[in-house]
Amino acid sequence: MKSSPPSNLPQHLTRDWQSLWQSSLYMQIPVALWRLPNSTEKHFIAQRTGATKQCYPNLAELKSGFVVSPFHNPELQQTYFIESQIHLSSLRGCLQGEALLEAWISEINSTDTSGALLPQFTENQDFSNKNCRQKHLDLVTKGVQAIQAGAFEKVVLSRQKFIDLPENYDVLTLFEELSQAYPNAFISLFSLPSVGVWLSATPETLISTNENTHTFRTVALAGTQARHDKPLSQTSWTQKEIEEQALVCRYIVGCFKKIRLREYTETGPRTVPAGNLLHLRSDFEVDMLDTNFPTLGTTMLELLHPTSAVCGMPKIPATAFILENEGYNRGFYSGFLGPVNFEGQSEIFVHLRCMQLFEQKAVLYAGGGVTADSDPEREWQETELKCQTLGKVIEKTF
Ligand SMILES: C=C(O[C@H]1C=CC=C(C(=O)O)[C@@H]1O)C(=O)O
Repeated sequence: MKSSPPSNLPQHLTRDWQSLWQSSLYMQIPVALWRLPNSTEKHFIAQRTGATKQCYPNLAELKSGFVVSPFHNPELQQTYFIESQIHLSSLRGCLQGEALLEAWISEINSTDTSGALLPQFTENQDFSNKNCRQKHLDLVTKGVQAIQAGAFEKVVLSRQKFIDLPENYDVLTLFEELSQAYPNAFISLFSLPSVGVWLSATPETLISTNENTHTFRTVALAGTQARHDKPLSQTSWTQKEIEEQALVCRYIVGCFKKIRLREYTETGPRTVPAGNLLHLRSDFEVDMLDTNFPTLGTTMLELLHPTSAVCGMPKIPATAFILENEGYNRGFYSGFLGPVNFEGQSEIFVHLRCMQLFEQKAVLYAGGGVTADSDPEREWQETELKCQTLGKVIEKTF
């Protein structure tokens, strides 16, 4: 990706972001790139000094940076924080850390980073999609049986999909292509040394807070179908999908109740596009000043994650079922991530439609909400459709 020349920097700092990205892999520097929904501005931050922290994401205390959480993160203590020591904007140039940036660039000029490598794939030696379908059908069947036996009402069950990529494929080109293909998604790429490199185009806000307007927002997203050409208002949803999404709303309202927050607005559900898919979405908004709840962002982050859109209802038995039965580690899929404390705003998203990147390979992740009426074959098809959000862009790019 080529950034626009920063207006306030000398020419030698206007080189494209490619060399910074390449060097961050080579020099093990934590970095994050993102583009917010419906925005054209891209951001690049790097933490040039100090170890990456794992900490409780208290928005009132954190500096500007990027949080990344795995799915399984009891009490949120395992959340990674990439501190913004250097901040570049594709539209506004270097917003922070000019001296650090200059020093980094002179280091790049004197280092050969051409051998910079993405992590090697080692976790699963045979890297194959063999038996994937059958395994997912069995998993969903087991989930439906557990629901029918009364263990829980809903569980979100997921899988991985392995994809081969060309040698030395360009990660930033993929980031750019995703940004163009999905204007209303949150596009992000992060690299945490010895943890991994992940790229995603997620449609789901987890929490959004704005200190300037005192607003807190969250959404309930669920129900999936392939996108059609008709007007969105002509979309029909099955009873199963309507109930699935209503459960996510109920979960959010339950979180508000736990903290005795009654003044919120709820709009929807309405049909929203998400790349090649359509979902049902309800929007919730709270005025943090009127409700005298300045720390609502952190409180709700802790209460909401993992929401019923990625875990299930009730949360505890659904989590236990996922951890016992999915048969793989979700890692950062269905965790949360996003920029915090930039110009008074924090925008944290549920990490969906994501993939982990390796040398010549990617691992895609997708899941779906399972209820008493779920049909295993349809659930499998739904995960295939969800993988297509990234899959289509990969095919087009390489
Ligand atoms: C769990 C995923 O999607 C969630 C968000 C929207 C719709 C969903 C569904 O229809 O099941 C899921 O709850 C995923 O994309 O992997």
